[in-house]
Amino acid sequence: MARLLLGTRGSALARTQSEWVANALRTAFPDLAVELRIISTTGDRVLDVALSAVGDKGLFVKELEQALLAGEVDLCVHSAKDMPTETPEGLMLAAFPVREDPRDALVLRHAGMGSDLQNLPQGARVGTSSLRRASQLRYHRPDLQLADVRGNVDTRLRKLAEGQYDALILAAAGLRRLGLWDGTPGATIGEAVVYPLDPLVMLPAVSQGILAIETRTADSATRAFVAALDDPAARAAALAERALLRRLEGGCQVPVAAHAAVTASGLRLRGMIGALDGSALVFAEQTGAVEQAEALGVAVAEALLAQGGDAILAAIRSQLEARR
Ligand SMILES: NCc1[nH]cc(CCC(=O)O)c1CC(=O)O
Repeated sequence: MARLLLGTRGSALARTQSEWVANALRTAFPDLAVELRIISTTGDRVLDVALSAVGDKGLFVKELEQALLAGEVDLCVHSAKDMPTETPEGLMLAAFPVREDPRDALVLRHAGMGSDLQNLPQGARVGTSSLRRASQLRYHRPDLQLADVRGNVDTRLRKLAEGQYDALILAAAGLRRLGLWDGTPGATIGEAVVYPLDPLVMLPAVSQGILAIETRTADSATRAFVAALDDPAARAAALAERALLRRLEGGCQVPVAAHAAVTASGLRLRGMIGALDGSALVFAEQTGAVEQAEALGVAVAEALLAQGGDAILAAIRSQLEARR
């Protein structure tokens, strides 16, 4: 009987996502044994430092990839949004299962504080450490006070309940996978109240809500198992959004957002580049063939650069350079 070792981070969300993949594999292949191996990552050990200060998206990923390359595990399950746009030699993102809710959610400390970005109380204190969320928040609501928040979803919700913030922006996917939210606008988590944000107002992170299953490129046996979980729409979205980010990034963390979806006319990709202070925001949208997802990502990235995104990114890079 074949047995697969699945490497995962130890957070509740990572374990929930990995259990979901393990169970989907067991259902597809009743004779297959799948065991989880918890691997602690640098990202988990430096939870007190703002991620934008640490500056490396690969923090949650590197140790998992080392275990995979060393043959200690056969596959790793990641939030695709945490994955760098380049995959190390010898490894591949072999499957993208069906996407969970891609939106961001506004989580209010208690009821009676509005239901959207537009009607939040003046000057409300909003917790987020994401440059992408901060840029769009400042663009739409320059009066809000933004504050860093780190830690796992449970830690963030505890800090909200303690009154350290009036509101948080969290990925709907994390809340839903953890069973904390069923997608209903205005549903509660303890005293807190959850409202989904319109993706045209708060464009999601590249690959938000998508899982990436990583394997060794040469391991055709494991690749064949995980291929059963691959979803063509999730794959096309991940490829388009990641190609957009790859064309834009050049090494440093940037306020970039993207969301692709399969529609009746093909793959529709929306992208955004925002200034850190919310003073400028460029947006582009194109529809292309599902089979040409990466070309679409590059095309939307180039449209963003041509519309002023290049100047926004140049300003951000010189600001970050000056801080070093
Ligand atoms: N930034 C960390 C992270 N990575 C993936 C998710 C949620 C799950 C997902 O987006 O797939 C989160 C939490 C959040 O942003 O609220």
